[in-house]
Amino acid sequence: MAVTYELIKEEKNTKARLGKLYTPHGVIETPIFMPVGTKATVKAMTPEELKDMQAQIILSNTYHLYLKPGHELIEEAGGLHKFMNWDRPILTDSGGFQVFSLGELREIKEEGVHFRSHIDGSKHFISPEKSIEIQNSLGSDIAMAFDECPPYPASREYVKKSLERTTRWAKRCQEAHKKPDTQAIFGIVQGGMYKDLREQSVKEITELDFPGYAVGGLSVGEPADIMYEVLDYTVPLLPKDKARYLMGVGTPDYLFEAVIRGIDMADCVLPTRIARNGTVITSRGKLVVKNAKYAKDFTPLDPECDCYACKNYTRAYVRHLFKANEILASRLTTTHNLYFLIKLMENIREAIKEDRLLEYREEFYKKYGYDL
Ligand SMILES: CNc1nc2c(CCNCC3CCCCC3)c3nc(N)[nH]c(=O)c3cc2[nH]1
Ligand SMILES: [Zn+2]
Repeated sequence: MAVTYELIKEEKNTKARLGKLYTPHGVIETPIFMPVGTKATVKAMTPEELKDMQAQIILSNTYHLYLKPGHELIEEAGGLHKFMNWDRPILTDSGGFQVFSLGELREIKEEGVHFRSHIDGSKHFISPEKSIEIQNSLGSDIAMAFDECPPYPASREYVKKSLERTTRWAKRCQEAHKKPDTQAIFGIVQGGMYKDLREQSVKEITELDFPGYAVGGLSVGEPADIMYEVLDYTVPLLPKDKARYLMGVGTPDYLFEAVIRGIDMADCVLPTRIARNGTVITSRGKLVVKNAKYAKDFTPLDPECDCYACKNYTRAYVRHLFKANEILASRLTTTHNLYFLIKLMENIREAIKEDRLLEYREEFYKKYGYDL
């Protein structure tokens, strides 16, 4: 088995758990937040800087890398780890979600998906087999099954038809898998916001016996309480001895609420994306450092943070860099935002160890400004 999950401890008062995910490129302690590196780079960060901030695993993307530079080139380079000089675990998404959200999609057929590239409008076709072939070439440790993430809202019949096709696609992904000993495929559960359809998707996908499972189809614009409700009844149906990955989630509140409901892994482009437009996540809420009010603020981005950016620079300086359109601006805010979330997950793992996750959440929310 390329990837195995070890359940270490269940938290006493919630469904949170501590675990270890063993992969060909190293062991990952869960719960974990995974920085996103869409085009074979976590934007503005070097692999050394990511290691310094204790990043354990990063994400990359089938859709983007297939279009540019092409998965064949990356395979010739010796695979994605070698190409981007990252020797720790990599998880690649299967491209379905990005085709639906980025490409000028427009034909979803049983065979696969016809779309136009968002780069140059050229015509392309991705099938479950093609997605697995690309991920095999990239050589990621965890490859996601090719799925359809239904839009939100979507009718029951659309979601039912879609989840049943996603199940057939998941089977085809397993059949197309060439490297079962060095790369694991994680299945993706769909079913929209419908309890019975989520149950059906869990049943069909877990019957295929994957080494790990993702809860897909969420964080697609639905209200937070709907997402939490779907997690409440979906996560407990997943096998306890396998990792659970909630796709596309990554603000502090979502991370807390997902972990409390039994999620082990999460990814989100937001922390790095908002960093590039000057918004940082601090222990007292979000802060837009470009605002004029920080022009003469000679304190750190977050006084309670010990990341490289907070230890060496002030809000006034980072604001100046943004106003001067300096590259260092994004590097410092990205460093801080990633460090903040990675540290948050470390604190959450500590809290699970000591059975005080709910108290930690309370403490965090009070300072951050969330109302519980
Ligand atoms: C933001 N919300 C959200 N994201 C979802 C994603 C994408 C998760 N992030 C992957 C990274 C994106 C940037 C490039 C690197 C990979 C989803 N992916 C899949 N396959 N299926 C979902 O239902 C699915 C559902 C998602 N919901
Ligand atoms: Zn910091």
